[in-house]
Amino acid sequence: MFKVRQAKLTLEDGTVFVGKSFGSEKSVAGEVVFYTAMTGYPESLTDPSYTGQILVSTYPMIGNYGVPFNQKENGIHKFYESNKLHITGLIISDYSFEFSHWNAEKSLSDWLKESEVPGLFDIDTRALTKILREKGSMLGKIEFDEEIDFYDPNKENLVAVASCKEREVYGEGEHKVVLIDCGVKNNIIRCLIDRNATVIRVPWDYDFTGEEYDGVFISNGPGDPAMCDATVKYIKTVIAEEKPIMGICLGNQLLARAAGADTYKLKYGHRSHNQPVLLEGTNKCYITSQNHGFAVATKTLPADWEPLFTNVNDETNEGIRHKTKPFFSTQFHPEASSGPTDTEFLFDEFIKNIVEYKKQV
Ligand SMILES: NC(=O)CC[C@H](N)C(=O)O
Repeated sequence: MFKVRQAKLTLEDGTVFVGKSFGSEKSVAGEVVFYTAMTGYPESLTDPSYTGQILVSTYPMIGNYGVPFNQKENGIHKFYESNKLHITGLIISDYSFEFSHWNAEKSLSDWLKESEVPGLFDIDTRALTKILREKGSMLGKIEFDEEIDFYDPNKENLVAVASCKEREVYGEGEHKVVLIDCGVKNNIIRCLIDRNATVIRVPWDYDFTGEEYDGVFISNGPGDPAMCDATVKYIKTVIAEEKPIMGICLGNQLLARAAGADTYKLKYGHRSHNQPVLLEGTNKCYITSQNHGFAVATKTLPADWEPLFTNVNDETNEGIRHKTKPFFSTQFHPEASSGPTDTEFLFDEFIKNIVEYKKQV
């Protein structure tokens, strides 16, 4: 058992919650968002899209299955979605001091401490989530002894922080895919390698137009999509060349912006494993894994683009496609990790588009 120290979470509206520390004893500020997934904290905490965010878990007990081994396969971490924790802080109700799992290497508490990420437990996450649902995601800070200022991560280019710094290649498949890394989750790379792709991972603002490639994949990533004009510029080039494109989450937002549509901030976003999305023109509903705070304004899509999926709960955009060209993207995460894998077939659609494209050139 460790010595339990108190710390407070203060929201921008003045609300204060006092909790007990189980992570690093460091004061931090960021955007407070809630997620309702019941499992998958190692994946969520290492998802680069959470950069700058203090995460509130609505599922009450966290930590009971520890943290997996830090092993690599095909040059990427096998059980993590990137090579480090990206969240700014973690807020939970119950911390499980004991953990047990076949691949658990250490406790969540140790992982947070060594990663210098604070975590508070014994917080009424139900009351906190109600505030965030009512008023929307807001700025917040976790403070130990010293007082710190609020900080708005969405005013910064977080993609520049989360993206890789150098070009890197994974796999040896026959389809050459340029992966624009805006803060990519490893399972996107795994899903592409599993489908006979060579993945050429490049930084968010990298000029890849001189590369030999068959298609472009635009990854997920943190922050406001309006910060990524450098990426949008290169996506426009791929659109002009008519090479296959697939995007996920931030990738959906950036493809939409490259097409000429707008994006906007949602009140509290979608962060969960059970978001229902309807495939346009069908009665098919898929349950999806999501983590986003911004969305594409469907009505601003130009005439040659159309919505591909729509959220059944709030009718927001969940994907777009070009009416005649091989470009599509989803707001949800078909690669899951964590969450339901029901829409992984969309990676097959992307590869099919590449095969078709290669037949024509
Ligand atoms: N997972 C993501 O790619 C998130 C996209 C974007 N940062 C948003 O919050 O909407």
